[in-house]
Amino acid sequence: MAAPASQPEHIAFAYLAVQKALGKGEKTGWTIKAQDHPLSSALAALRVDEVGSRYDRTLSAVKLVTLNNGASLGTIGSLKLPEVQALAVPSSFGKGAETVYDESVRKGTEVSADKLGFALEERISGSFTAKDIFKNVAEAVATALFPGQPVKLVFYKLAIYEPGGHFEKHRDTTHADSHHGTLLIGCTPEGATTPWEDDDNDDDDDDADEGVSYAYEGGQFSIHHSDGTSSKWPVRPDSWLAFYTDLEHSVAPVTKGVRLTLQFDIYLEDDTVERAHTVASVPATKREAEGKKLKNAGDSDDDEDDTDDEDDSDAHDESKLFLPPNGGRSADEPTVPTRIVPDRLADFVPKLVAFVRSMRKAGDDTRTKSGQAKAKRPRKKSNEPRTAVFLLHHLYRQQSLLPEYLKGIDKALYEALKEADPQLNIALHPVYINMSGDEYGESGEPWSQTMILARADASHVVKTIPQSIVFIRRPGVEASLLKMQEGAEYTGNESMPTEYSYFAGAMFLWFS
Ligand SMILES: O=C(O)CCC(=O)C(=O)O
Ligand SMILES: [Fe+2]
Repeated sequence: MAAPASQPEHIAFAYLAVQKALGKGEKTGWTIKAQDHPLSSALAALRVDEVGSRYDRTLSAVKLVTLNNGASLGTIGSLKLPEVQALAVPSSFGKGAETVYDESVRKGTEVSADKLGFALEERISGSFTAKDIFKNVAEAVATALFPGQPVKLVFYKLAIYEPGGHFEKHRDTTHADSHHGTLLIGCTPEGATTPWEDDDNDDDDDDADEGVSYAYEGGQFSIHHSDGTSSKWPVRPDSWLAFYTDLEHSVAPVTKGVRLTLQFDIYLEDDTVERAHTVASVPATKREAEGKKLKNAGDSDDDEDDTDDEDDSDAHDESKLFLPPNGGRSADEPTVPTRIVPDRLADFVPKLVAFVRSMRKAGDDTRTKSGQAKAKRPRKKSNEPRTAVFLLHHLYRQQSLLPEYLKGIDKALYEALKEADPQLNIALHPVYINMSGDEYGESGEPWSQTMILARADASHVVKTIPQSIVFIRRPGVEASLLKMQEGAEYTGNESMPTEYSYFAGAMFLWFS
């Protein structure tokens, strides 16, 4: 199916057009009932961390070089600014189906990965090379955000923000179906002082005081969570910061100096797929520790730390320290959700499975009755719901909506459901939530909605799902989704054509 070529509107409209074209007789969606399902609030309460960050002082020493002649550009902790600036071009971004340049949304320049790279094989300390350091980062990224999944770090660009430079709230453009995260490492220009070098108890605040000349001021990096909260994170040369690509984030205007950031794409794939500019690749690991964690529900929060310790190299002791959310800033800043809530998950999953099973029973009973009555009157199709559905927490490309690419709480939930009952059917499909009738109820909350399969083969797929459905609402996710569907959204460097756009995903559950 072709995207409406020059239309900046959300591509969901393309699907709505297709739905119409398919004819009114074809059912490709479901009405969502206004009232909350009893399991809704427990579902909404399930959260895991969406951002990972860790100190790794060895990063500062990694050397950068130009790719055309291997000339030195200094290190992450001491970058040759004029040489780097000479390679930079203005940064574009995506607006719906278009790639645009607009300084009101994004003002900055960048050096792409085909001009600049790392001296990966060069020794940094002892026998350690940059390659080893990036490998440690990849392992730690897997532990923090993609447990059990293979992780590949691919250098994408170096971004430069000078005074006035900024990037409004956006999600990152994905570059492949397997691309699910972004990793950032800040750079310091040669000779510059950074706020965190100045004070061990630094608060990542950019206020210049005591006459210190910092590399830059302003430029605060924020993550905007789907529940409306946001968290502030330091981007610096002695730590890395990673997050899921569909998480909205922004860079506040730089007020002074130059802010430099290395950006890497995180792919969930191993060495069998080759990619230019790969700096590290680690294979999938067993998820035993994670499984244990779910079973020991509610035991203690220490489980998580144990897992981290196992995964860390002894040579990088300081990398065991997680940066506190908000860079240790004031208590009134909202904090990001903590890693996993195994007790909540372990409590929720059996309830959900029991609910889906109870629907099957009810459906069976009705069918038996109508079967017995068959001789007397025409067989009535059961209207009893058989399938439970809920929206995934994260957004996915249509082709990415596969078990191996699920992220965060979506992945944890999927695996816990699989484990809870192997007989349970689980289907994942991209969907579009369509407002129908009055868009907003009295409370201002959208309530009159239809969920439509956002697939070219929707009318075929819908037949594979037992009718009818019970929609378990996730109000926060729905609200942020509807907001996103209202108009063109901004994405990283490029536009995302129809087939690569972010879509809501829904998980359908039923027993055969
Ligand atoms: O420079 C940063 O800290 C992040 C910039 C960003 O979000 C992007 O370029 O997509
Ligand atoms: Fe970004």
